[in-house]
Amino acid sequence: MNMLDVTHLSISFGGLKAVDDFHINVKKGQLYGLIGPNGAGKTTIFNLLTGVYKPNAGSIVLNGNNITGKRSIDINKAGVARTFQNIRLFKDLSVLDNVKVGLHNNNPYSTIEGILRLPRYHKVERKMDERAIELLKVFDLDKYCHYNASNLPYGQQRKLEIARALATGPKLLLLDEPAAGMNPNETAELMDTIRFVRDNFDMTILLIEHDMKLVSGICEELTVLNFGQVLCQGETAAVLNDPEVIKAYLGE
Ligand SMILES: Nc1ncnc2c1ncn2[C@@H]1O[C@H](COP(=O)(O)OP(=O)(O)OP(=O)(O)O)[C@@H](O)[C@H]1O
Repeated sequence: MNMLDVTHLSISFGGLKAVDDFHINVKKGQLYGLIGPNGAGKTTIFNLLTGVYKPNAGSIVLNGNNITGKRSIDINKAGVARTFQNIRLFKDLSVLDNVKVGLHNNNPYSTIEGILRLPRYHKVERKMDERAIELLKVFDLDKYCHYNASNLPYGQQRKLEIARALATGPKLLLLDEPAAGMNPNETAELMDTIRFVRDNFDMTILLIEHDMKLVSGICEELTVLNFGQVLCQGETAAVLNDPEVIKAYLGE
């Protein structure tokens, strides 16, 4: 079974068909890239997959469950987590608490238990601290756990966003331009981290990226989007050598 099956997905804003009859099949455990020129509709597809927008047409099936048109919170509970092109951390919270916000998505204790600080609250909070530190270690961020998130360098904020997304326990992780603003060393490190997450968290990853080194280095399959439509789909090397893709995107 595939982790993600999307068919005939469309949305218009006024007269603009931002996404037009989009389709994709992402296998379980795959590292899949969504690429294309600026304004092609890539982030809009992430917004459709995560319930930020409701499609005008089409269906989105996650691991066999139809999640089309559901609310973001329910889609997250069904197993989809994402990061954003413009980092969206809780900047005034600590690095540790940013990850714990993700862990809280699983309703670890009732509101009453939280307000009254009942014994279960303390036990669960301790367990969440341990889990959050474990996740931060994956990204080499545990040593900064008490820093304010806004005080981390840009590249580390991006990693923290991935850690927070993982904390919600997803099956499918959507990364929107994870290497944006990173230098070549940080990007190379990020590639290793993304592979590590896929291999060790049993994760399926769909990512949007303009950095072709990252795309060709870690993505097994690609979909190229142009003016909201699928221009080309298939194995990475074949797609990157496709004359239409070179003309519409890579030759820019
Ligand atoms: N809420 C909205 N209202 C109106 N137009 C929108 C909205 N969201 C996106 N669009 C338009 O849809 C088109 C696709 O935008 P989108 O951000 O998905 O492109 P993109 O491929 O992610 O681009 P980039 O690589 O620059 O991030 C653009 O023309 C954009 O202006």
